Amino acid sequence: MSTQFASAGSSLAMARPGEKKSVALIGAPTDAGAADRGSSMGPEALRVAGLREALAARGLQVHDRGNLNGPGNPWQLPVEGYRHLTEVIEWNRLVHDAMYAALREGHLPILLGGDHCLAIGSISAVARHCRERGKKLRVFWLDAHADFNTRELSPSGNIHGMPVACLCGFGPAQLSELSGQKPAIEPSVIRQIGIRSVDPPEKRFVHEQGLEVFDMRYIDEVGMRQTMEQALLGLDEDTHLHVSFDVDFLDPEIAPGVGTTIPGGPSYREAQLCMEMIADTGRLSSLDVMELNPALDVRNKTALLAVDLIESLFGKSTLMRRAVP
Ligand SMILES: NC(=[NH2+])NCCC[C@H](N)C(=O)O
Ligand SMILES: [Mn+2]
Ligand SMILES: [Mn+2]
Repeated sequence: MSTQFASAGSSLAMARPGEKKSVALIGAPTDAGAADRGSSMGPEALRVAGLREALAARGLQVHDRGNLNGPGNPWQLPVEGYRHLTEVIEWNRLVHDAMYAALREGHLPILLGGDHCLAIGSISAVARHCRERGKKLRVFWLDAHADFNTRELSPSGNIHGMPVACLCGFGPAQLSELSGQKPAIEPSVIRQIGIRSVDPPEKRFVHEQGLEVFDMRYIDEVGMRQTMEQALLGLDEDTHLHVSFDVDFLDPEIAPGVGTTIPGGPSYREAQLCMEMIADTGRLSSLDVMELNPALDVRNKTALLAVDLIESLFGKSTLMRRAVP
């Protein structure tokens, strides 16, 4: 694949020449879908780590929309296989509406989670937007987990382990039909990267549905560069690229501030390359930053790292780049 490098910050999707690309920050402070409390503090930790300033320094116009206001976490045990289903539905409705509105207004929306169950609302909104605009969609799911459980398969009942399945039409109607179309997306639009923890029944379902998964074994064998080249294959000017970044994608040695840490994740350099290669496509059009849990972090270092990686995702590079053959 011929790799084209963008000069810093010039080629974000939808930016017209001479126009500042605008980004909308949408905070969704809930941990209702998670196993641990605390990711509800994620949006503020990202702000404290300087997300707005970092994006502004990339030449973007930043609109911080503040936080959505949804129900509290009742902290109850699963009922009929789902934990906090009512709250998760309500939060996802709010997220869907906010993401959809931001896209319609021409912003590149960044969802600040919150736990990963919220990707249901976010990605259904993105999918709806793409359908209406006749755009192709590609979803990059950067995560230690496949998040492809259903009520029947889940070991926990936690809905943050189920968003990909819900989006593909396997889940309660109020979640899987959020944007009026079931399924919201086909498995073929998804590329999962960094995966290293999949529950045994979930594993069978991943294979059955034909998800394209670049697990850690694959990254170990071919390296991050070839992995990303594979995952980016087929992207063109008509593609809306959505990145769903679960911070537990990163190795817990560098990113301890998440609830479900799994050792053996991408290193700092590998994660940087992953983000840089996405930036180089110029197709990034929406983003989720999920599962950051300040209650488990050390001096906000995971939030600072996330901001650093987001800068790379938006085109920050050490030098002006020329293509490497
Ligand atoms: N977004 C996440 N952190 N997901 C973790 C899921 C863990 C486990 N597979 C479960 O279903 O409970
Ligand atoms: Mn995860
Ligand atoms: Mn996840």
